[in-house]
Amino acid sequence: MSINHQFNSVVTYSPAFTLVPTYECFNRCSYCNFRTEPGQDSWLTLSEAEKILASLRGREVTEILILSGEVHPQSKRRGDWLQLIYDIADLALSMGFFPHSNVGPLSYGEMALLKKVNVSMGLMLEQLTPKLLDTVHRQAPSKIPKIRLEQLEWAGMLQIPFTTGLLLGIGESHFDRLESLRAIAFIHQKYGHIQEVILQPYAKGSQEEYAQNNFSSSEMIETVKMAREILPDSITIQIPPNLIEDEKTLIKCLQLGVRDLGGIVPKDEVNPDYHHSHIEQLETILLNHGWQLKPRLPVYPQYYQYYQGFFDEIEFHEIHRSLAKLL
Ligand SMILES: O=c1nc2n(C[C@H](O)[C@H](O)[C@H](O)CO)c3cc(O)ccc3cc-2c(=O)[nH]1
Ligand SMILES: C[C@H]1O[C@@H](n2cnc3c(N)ncnc32)[C@H](O)[C@@H]1O
Ligand code: MET
Ligand code: SF4
Repeated sequence: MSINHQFNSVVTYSPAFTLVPTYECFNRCSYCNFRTEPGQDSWLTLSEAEKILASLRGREVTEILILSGEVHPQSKRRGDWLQLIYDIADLALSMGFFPHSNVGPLSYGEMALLKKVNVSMGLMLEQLTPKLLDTVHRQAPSKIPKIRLEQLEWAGMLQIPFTTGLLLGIGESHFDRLESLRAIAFIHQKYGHIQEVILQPYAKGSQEEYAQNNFSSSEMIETVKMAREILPDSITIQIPPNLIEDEKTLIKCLQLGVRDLGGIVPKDEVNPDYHHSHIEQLETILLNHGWQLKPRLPVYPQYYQYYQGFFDEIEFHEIHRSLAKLL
């Protein structure tokens, strides 16, 4: 294979750190390696969060990914849970970080509230087909496709720069993937707020019930191809490099249109059995194939305008310049 040393192809990532308000979750997605039973996990306290955030200063971390297990909407603890997420994001902002929350479905009011302290937010569509409600999502009311589509719709109405995506290899067919991608493209046409779509291959972990084989490389490549055909160019396609089987598949995905590798974090909380390579290692692999790895913020440049006059203390362009200096 000829190696292109022109470095005209750029692939981005977000230097991130994950904070988990709680692992407890009232859903039981059978592929999940993250959740604990409700009531069995102590919640992250603000002072613990502050200590962690302080230790990240001076390291190349810009995004704080707030990833959480979920408290039932009707539970009397729901308010405390939401307040904790709000406070963690607010603290992260005040310490100069950029929060991105992905905490499951929210009411319209909850979403509007969290918008105030997040530069972008996310919720995976997973898959549109309701047949998964009989299998992996049998005990996961948060994964009802209509609810998740409505979340994407509300995020659009609220003009929240949004990350969504598909979870692949959980029992869906090729046609199901096609339908899921079409639904995302359709909502984006209406509101223009979907900044990226994650193609997240199911990866087997040590704590789950599902325990199927990992999503295959050839299906991953097929799915990238299909996503690039269906989604408009303004939506970036992201894949997680730690869940991609080998270097060859990673490069093939880039050739087919993937342009982002997501949050590169010290510990992948969702897939704790799959560590990310060090940035330098990843950089070298990519450079060998003619790809330049560049950091980005958790909000894409085309959405900076959504926040004009919104965050007094944060100057996006200033931070963007300092990111550019890292190169
Ligand atoms: O490190 C991870 N980051 C995950 N992220 C963060 C992502 O990689 C990016 O850092 C953010 O989307 C910012 O662009 C997610 C964000 C979402 O909104 C929805 C799902 C995910 C899933 C993961 C994940 O499994 N691991
Ligand atoms: C935060 C996101 O992580 C994804 N997720 C949950 N469990 C797994 C797994 N075993 N492998 C890959 N992705 C997973 C889901 O898509 C969820 O929405
Ligand atoms: N519980 C949320 C979801 O599934 C986010 C974390 S999943 C490990 O959408
Ligand atoms: S994937 Fe998210 S919603 Fe499902 S059980 Fe795990 S933490 Fe809960």
